This record gives sequence, structure tokens and C-alpha cells, in this order.
Amino acid sequence: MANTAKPCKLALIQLAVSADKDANLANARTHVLEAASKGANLIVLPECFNSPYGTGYFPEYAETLADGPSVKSLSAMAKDAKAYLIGGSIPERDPTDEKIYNTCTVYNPEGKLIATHRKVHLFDIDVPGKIRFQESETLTAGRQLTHVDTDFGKIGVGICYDIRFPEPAMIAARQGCFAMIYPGAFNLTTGPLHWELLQRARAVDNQMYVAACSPARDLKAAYHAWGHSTIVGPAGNVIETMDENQGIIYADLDLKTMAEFRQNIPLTTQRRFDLYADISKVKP
Ligand SMILES: NC(=O)CC(=O)C(=O)O
Repeated sequence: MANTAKPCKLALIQLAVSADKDANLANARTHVLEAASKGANLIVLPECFNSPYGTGYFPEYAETLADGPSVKSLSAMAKDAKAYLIGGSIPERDPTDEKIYNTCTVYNPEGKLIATHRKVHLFDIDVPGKIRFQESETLTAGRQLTHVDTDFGKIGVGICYDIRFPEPAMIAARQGCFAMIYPGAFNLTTGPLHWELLQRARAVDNQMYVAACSPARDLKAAYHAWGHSTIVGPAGNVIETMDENQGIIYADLDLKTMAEFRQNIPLTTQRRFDLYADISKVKP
């Protein structure tokens, strides 16, 4: 990968989310502009930042990308911040078939919508006595992986549960992405177990940056987000992390150091695809 890209200052905004969509959009705007004023040029919002997180809320809060208030508002935020904006995720209604998706929209510094990612792995789990959540009750899964070209280089985008599957991050790295960004909302059961571990795993496996941006925790809400938004480096090292409260963390992403690290431990050229070419064919 060439190292001619512009320096990238990443900001993750761990937003407090309420049931009031307009208030959530206004709160996002205040924090996006604050991050930009501190020099961030790649800014990330959390999963489901404009609505409470829950299958009952998705149909009520869903909007179309063509004329919904959230896309308009996110586009204006990116433009006013003069920054790339990975706009967390929103419940999206597709007007062609009325299906609802958990969708991340991405904007360039001119406010143009340059990519969308519909969560491809739906969060359907049942841990008895702890947590049952079935996104598929009201959501449909996306059908493609998402890589976005920016002035800094190419970035892969996933949403929350997508991080549990190593393949999208590996494909992104092999296709030249220097970072995987996951708006996400783990919970008080899976958060302490897996949130940081999965980010470090995706980073160290692929020698790339990984960042996951959560909503702040609200114990009065139906879903209790873990928080702890985190930025991990290509060596699997935690660069910045935080607690469960609203706030912003920053990191300078350095592609030169990443390239050197990849040269020192050259996993990419040492892979034995002759032994594990298509693992979907391996019988369980
Ligand atoms: N909320 C999610 O999509 C995923 C999650 O909480 C988990 O994997 O744990």
C-alpha cells in the first residue's frame, strides 16, 4: 500500500441516545463539530444513534435514505465539519419493498453520501437468563461488504455483530483497507467478554487499525450498551479507550508505522491458501 495518503485523525463519539430523534441528531451535530474543532478529519458515530436500540423501535424510527431527516442532517454535519463522517447506523426503510435495515451511511467532507453499509450479520442471540435479542424479528440483513475510498486510503465498514465474523475484516485488509470501523452496541453480558477482544483479534489477524464506537450507557433504556468505544492499532494494541459515559476519543492513524509492522511480520505473504483456500467447503 502506498504511503502517500493524507494524515488521518480519527474521532469516536460515544453519544448519549434518547427516544427523541431530533434531540439525538442535534446532540450528534454538537459532538461532530467539537471533534472537528480538535482536528479530527475522520469522525465516527455509534450504532443506532438516532433511535433507542430495540426491535420494537426499528419500524417506528425507520426512514428512507432519499428523504429522511437523518441523512440530511448527517450530510450537513460532515460538510460543516469538513470531515469524513461514518454516520453510526440508523434504522433504514427501503421504499421499494418496505424492508428495514440497520444501515451505516458515510459522507465525504463536502457532505456527499459516498457509501452505505447494511448490517450483514443480524444480532440474533439467546443467552438464557442474560440476554435474548433477535434483530431478524424486524430487520433484514444486508447483502454486501463495504469498502470506502477516502483521502487517507480505503476503509472497511461493519456494524456491531459483523465484528464477530473474521472474514469481512480479512477481505477488507486483502483489498487494501487500512482500517475496519464498526459502529456497535454490545451489552453488559457480551461487552465485558468480547468487545475489546474481538477488536484486538480483527486488528492483529489483519495488521490493520480497528475502531468500534458505542452509544453511551443508559440504565433507564431497554438495552444497556456496554460503551467503552475503543481504537486498536495494527499490532493489536489498544491506543485509546473510554468508560461507559458520553465522550470522544481520538487517535492519529499512521499508515507508515502500519506498513513497517506488516513488513517486519509479513503475514500477508506467508499465508498458505494452498491449505485453506475455501473454508466454506470444509465439512463441519
Ligand atoms: N448488538 C450487536 O449487534 C452485537 C452484540 O451485542 C454482540 O455481538 O454481543
